[in-house]
Amino acid sequence: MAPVTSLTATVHQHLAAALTSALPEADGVDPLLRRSDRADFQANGILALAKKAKANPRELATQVVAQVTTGDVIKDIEVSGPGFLNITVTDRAITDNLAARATDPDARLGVPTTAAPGTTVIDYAQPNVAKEMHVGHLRSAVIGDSVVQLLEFTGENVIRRHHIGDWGTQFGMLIQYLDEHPHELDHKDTEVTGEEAMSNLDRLYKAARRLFDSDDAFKTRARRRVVDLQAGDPHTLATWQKFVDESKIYFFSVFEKLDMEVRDPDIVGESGYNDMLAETCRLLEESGVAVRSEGALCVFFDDVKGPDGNPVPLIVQKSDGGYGYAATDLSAIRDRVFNLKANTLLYVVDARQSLHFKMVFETARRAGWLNEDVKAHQLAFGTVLGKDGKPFKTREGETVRLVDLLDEAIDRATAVVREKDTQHQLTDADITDRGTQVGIGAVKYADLSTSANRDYKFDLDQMVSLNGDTSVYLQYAYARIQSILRKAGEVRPAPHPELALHEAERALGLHIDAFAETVGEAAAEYAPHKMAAYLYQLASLYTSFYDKCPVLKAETSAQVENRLFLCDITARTLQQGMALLGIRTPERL
Ligand SMILES: NC(=[NH2+])NCCC[C@H](N)C(=O)O
Repeated sequence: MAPVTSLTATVHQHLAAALTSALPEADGVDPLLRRSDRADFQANGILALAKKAKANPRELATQVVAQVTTGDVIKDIEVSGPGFLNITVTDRAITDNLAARATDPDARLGVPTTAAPGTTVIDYAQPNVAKEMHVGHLRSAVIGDSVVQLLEFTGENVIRRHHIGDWGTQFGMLIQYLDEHPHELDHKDTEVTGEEAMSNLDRLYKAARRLFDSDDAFKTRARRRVVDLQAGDPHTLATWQKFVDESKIYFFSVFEKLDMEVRDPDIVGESGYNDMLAETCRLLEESGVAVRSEGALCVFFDDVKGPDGNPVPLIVQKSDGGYGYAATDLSAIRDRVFNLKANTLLYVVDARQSLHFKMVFETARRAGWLNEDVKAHQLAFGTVLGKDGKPFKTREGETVRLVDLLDEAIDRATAVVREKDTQHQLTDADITDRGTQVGIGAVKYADLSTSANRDYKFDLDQMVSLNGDTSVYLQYAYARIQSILRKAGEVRPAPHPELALHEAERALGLHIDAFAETVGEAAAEYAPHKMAAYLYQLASLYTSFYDKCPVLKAETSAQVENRLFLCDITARTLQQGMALLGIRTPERL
């Protein structure tokens, strides 16, 4: 089906045409149409245009108004102030527009897909092997997952890459230890849970570290193991693989708890680029992008200097021949650009790595791997803070384990659901189920509703609050609508474009009309918080509609059907919007 033309777009077209008739040289000029409190829309573009054409703005505005035909869509247009236009659309146009969205056979609510989709490789949810996941990993996963949903919904071809930390010197120690204690990761017949997997890894890591620090002979053997690993010795690789597999059990359990799809083939860790590292270095050195400096292969930047004023290079290869994080990322760029044919490389990574990415991207541009047609962008996110506004730590000063946090969120949310169930209609299983959806939703929403680059406070009390800008509030709005629709029984929602609308119905309808544009904006700007803000407003407008307009007790049966229809399309828009944030909307709460 053709996408539904939004009312904003229709009014925009009318105005642009009127502008061109009134002032032919204005062809293609933006009338700057905005939603407005005074009327449905306001156009602010006449002022600047009049100034340019040396015309009187009010006169020009009056001429434009004369060119607009009112009727089916535009009910009223008038000049206000020095030359603004206030535009009101007809009630019929609002209902017709919603009806078209509701009947979209692709169930996309009339949201268009891009005509010329590109390929975006998105690098997100990238924890490290044999290490605990922390809140920083949560942000990358949650923001990344929402951006994936948003981009895919607009029709972009999205390739996911989980660039896990599975390579590097510490693995020498781990592998050597496991090799000398071969049964420490053996599993009996039972399936291993994520928690067991993590505690196995943790125990092993600590034991290996103890031996490494106390036994020089072990230290030497461990160091040799790194070389074997990077050289691809099969036996070493096999032991290493055990660590990766054990870690994946743990990662998958966390992602599952987060209600997030992560597929095994999309996990391409640092090790996945090992075969490319030497070639990457050769290309950079031969093209002169990188130079040898004290044995290391380095890239220099005019604007990157240390506190002493000396340049700080990006080190692609260390003087001992080892490759680090930068060489891997540069190789990954080559893979994503030349093999995966990406047009956009997106990295959802902590802002503390911004300098790294700045240098890596600039190096890739100098090498010609990135250019006007292939762009890279770091979607940098801020730090998660505790209630006290300081970086989130346990009372003992340790980084907080992600799993503990999620469990606590689920516990609190479950308590809220239980408390709300005053009539005791829910079984214990129901309560746990919903508590989980509410708790995980709360954590995701708190993260997504602030713009990614800002730090945010992890405040569980606020997150599961029923009032205010929280996912629970949105989930309740959705569940309440479902309960009304159930109560309506045989009476089905149906649009009645002939009906006059209440002010609150119009406001709600016009906001639903803006859904498609919000999706487009949030996707183009990688800004899930814009979707969150939209949904919060949607729920608020719904609440005021519901307060002012009786639904099941409306005066006529046509009005009952039309209001049920408004309820239904609101619910579907909420549900779709929440899905784009990766958050569930239970049918009952
Ligand atoms: N391509 C990348 N460097 N992605 C980010 C990886 C994040 C890294 N594993 C960390 O935990 O900090």
